[in-house]
Amino acid sequence: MGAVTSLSQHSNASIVARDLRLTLGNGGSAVEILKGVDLTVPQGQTLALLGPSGSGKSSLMSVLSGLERASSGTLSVAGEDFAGMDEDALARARRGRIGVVLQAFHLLPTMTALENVATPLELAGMSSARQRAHEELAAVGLDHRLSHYPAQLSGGEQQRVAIARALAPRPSLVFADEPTGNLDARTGSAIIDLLFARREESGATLLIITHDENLASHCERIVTIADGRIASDTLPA
Ligand SMILES: Nc1ncnc2c1ncn2[C@@H]1O[C@H](COP(=O)(O)OP(=O)(O)OP(=O)(O)O)[C@@H](O)[C@H]1O
Repeated sequence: MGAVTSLSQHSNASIVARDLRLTLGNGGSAVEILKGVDLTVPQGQTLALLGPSGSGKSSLMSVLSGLERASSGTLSVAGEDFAGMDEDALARARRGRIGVVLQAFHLLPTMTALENVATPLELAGMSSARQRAHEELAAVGLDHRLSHYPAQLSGGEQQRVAIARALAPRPSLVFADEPTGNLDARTGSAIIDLLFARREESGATLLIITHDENLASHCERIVTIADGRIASDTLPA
């Protein structure tokens, strides 16, 4: 059976990965980071990715979100054959389908909150980008901070802007890499509630990397990575 046939059998799957491998570096300095990952994620599932430091969680997220190309294996994301694409095609396929929230917010310091959310929408050709950005910022409780620059916002507010930016194109998949890692416990907990509430409204698949068991317990499924492989995969009651 060919890879395309087997991928198409999971028509409601958001992610279908088979024997994914990632090797970085060349020759003697090559390091195998992902060592054969098989993972199927249904559309709309919330999944926590746990595992020790250096086990490959961020690398797996980079491959699944199309930021990095796998060295081998098959990968279908939101119905697109990511493994067969070059980097330009991957960038196009990601646009509008995939939202990413990172630990270090990555807002552009010279743009206001509104511009940080609106600019990617404008670049994608949306005519009502500023209106959509305003709505998304209102949905994360920041309609009174539209013209503030990142440096004028608290860490929790900056992460709210980053969540608004990730969700504004209405992606079918959202990836979050330690989204509360730079926040104090109380702010982090508010951000998690917000992220899950916004995901609930959108029905997007959510894959979240965390060291926080409490955060993981918000998810329907918990996958543990160890040494570049899936070590456990559970659906807690
Ligand atoms: N560009 C690179 N070249 C070589 N090795 C790399 C590269 N990037 C990451 N690695 C290695 O790959 C392994 C997995 O890294 P990764 O960041 O995916 O782990 P992680 O589980 O997300 O860790 P953490 O929880 O500390 O963020 C690590 O051993 C890391 O040193």
